[in-house]
Amino acid sequence: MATDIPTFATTQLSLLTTELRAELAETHLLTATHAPTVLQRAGLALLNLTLSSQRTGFGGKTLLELSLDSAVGGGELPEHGLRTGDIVAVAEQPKGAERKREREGMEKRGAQGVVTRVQREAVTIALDKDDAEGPGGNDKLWLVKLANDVTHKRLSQTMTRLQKMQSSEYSTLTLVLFGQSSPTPVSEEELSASMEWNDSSLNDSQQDAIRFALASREVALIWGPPGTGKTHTLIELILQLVNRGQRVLVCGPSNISVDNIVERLSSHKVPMVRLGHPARLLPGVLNHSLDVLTKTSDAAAIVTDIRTEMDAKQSSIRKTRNGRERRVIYGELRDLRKEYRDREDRVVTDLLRSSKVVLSTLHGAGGYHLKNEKFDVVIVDEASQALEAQCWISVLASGAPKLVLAGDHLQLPPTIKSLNSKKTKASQKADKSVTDEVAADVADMPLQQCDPSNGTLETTLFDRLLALHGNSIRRMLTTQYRMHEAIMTFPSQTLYESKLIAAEAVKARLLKDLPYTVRDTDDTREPVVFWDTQGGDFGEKTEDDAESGAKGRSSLLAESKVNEHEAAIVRLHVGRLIEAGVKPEDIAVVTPYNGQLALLSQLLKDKFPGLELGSIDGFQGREKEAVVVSLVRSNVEHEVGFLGEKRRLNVAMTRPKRHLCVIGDSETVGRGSKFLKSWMEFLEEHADLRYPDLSELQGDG
Ligand SMILES: Nc1ncnc2c1ncn2[C@@H]1O[C@H](COP(=O)(O)OP(=O)(O)OP(=O)(O)O)[C@@H](O)[C@H]1O
Repeated sequence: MATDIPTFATTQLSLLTTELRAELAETHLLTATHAPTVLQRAGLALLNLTLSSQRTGFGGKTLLELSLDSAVGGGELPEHGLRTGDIVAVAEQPKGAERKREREGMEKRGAQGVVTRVQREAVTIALDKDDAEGPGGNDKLWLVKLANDVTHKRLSQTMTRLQKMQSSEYSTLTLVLFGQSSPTPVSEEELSASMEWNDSSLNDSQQDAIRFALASREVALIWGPPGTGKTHTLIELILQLVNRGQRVLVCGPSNISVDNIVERLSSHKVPMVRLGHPARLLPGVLNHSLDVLTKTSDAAAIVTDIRTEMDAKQSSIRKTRNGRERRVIYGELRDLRKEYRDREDRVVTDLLRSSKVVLSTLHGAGGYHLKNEKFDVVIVDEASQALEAQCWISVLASGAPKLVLAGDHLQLPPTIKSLNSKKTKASQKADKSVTDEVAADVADMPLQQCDPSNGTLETTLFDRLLALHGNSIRRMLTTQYRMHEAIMTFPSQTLYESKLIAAEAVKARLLKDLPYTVRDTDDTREPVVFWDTQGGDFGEKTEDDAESGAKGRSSLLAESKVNEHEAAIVRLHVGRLIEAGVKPEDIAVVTPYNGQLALLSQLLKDKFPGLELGSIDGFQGREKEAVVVSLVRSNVEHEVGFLGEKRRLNVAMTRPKRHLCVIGDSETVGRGSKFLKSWMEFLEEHADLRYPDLSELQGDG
């Protein structure tokens, strides 16, 4: 059914505003009402930091590297949810009685910046203001994640543009994306045309997807289930497009998703440029960065010449006492600066023009660099992780008549705060106290009742197009190169139409076959193990947040659950794998609950250095030889909370290569949903079943 474009855009605008409010409310509420330690546990803050180095980064920004204070033992940072690109405030850590007052002022007083690098032992922040001083070297510091309204502004500008567009301005692509035109059918002839592949290893489903994307006129979806080589396929598609003389804009929701493509494309000698702040790019990608190229390419020499001249003039001002002479030099400097900017603009434009492939985040595509650029195709990787409005930034900026989306709508969509936050009085209060500028911005926007038929934020463009045009616009990649066949079977049958095939090289790989010595044990020869904790001895607990009490808590903290006995099984199982010779670095433990994650970290981090622990959501896109999943939920009410989301379970169960160990209460979990029921049944029938013995667990120190 066709969608009315202005109505759709209006709905999106109001949903985005609600989302911004929820995000601001949550951050404000949390930072205002919770102790720093609680914020740290929720993954929103890091405490006890010191400044380990300070330097000037690209664009003259001050970079602060923060690591754990040696007074608290230094070493690895605790688990946290900070990611490159997050906006944070850094300030002196509040002490004792000052705490509450200090926290409330954090956003105003602390220096603000962007996280540019996250390492095990340090986080690097680029301060926002060029001349920002930042904290002193001796201070004990903490940092807190802030709401990001910069992102919001660009999203709402894009949707406003779509809302105000005259119908005569709609491109055929836009009409197809809203179901007002049908996609041009692709002929069999085009699909079977002979091709010269750059990559001879492509499997049939990958080749089909590329042929289809090349032949499609307006839109093509490449559906890539876990481990099926989505990015691999996109690289070949990009090369094929460039060979056909087409100009391509390639985007992804995160810097890492884009860098991943730049890295793989760079061995192919395609003229390409990566937009984006160099401080946020992977080091290996920098020599394709527009900012860096502007300073280092041949053309950049003419810019550098002027820079030298300007520097000379500047120092001559300092030497001159004569007012008239000074004025003359100032005048010359002004002209030089203008000339400098003009030349730099030309260098940038030339670099962009000569690039057949331009890569940026979806957000970055909305910057001024692409204002006058035209592309033939826009490709979005990890499209099911992007908000629809984000995709529109790249569609409108590219002016391209054709869109290719790659993704998997059965893994987790982007996180939407406004869906989760039940408004409490406290959060409404926090809502009102948002900074004036943002508040004014929010107040300007229409907020009305949304008709769900006009879309929700959670519905990604990928989802919506599948619903709109069905399978005729998609091709699925079906050979997966990650999981043992037994690990793949359940997700394949229940989510991927039984179409997944395990590649020869991976289908029978077990831990005992790892390329280093691993003993053959009951655990290392099993691809799927299920520790069933049913029986009522493994009850969950709701995380006791003593400091703030239950009332003012945000959904994030309120939902936190722990299951101590399950944690003990995790320790037992991980211990056995390591004892058999599996390296801790090859094992990950994931769980849906932050509370459980904190408990597991306490229990396992020191005991098994190198072991990776994380939330399921944070592990999307990753893989490990062995993955242990602690499901946590175990209660007489059979409540499963957000385990009910099958896309989250899908992510959890499709991370391992050789060994999946699930720990959960089949009685509680099995009643959570149809999907959970069939998963529990599958595990009971096909996994190596274990029933834990409490006394044994308690004995295990
Ligand atoms: N045709 C192929 N032949 C052999 N190996 C392949 C092929 N296609 C992909 N792979 C391998 O499969 C793995 C996953 O590929 P890639 O990273 O491109 O997948 P992806 O779909 O982007 O990842 P994810 O599943 O995390 O989304 C890589 O190790 C890649 O080398």
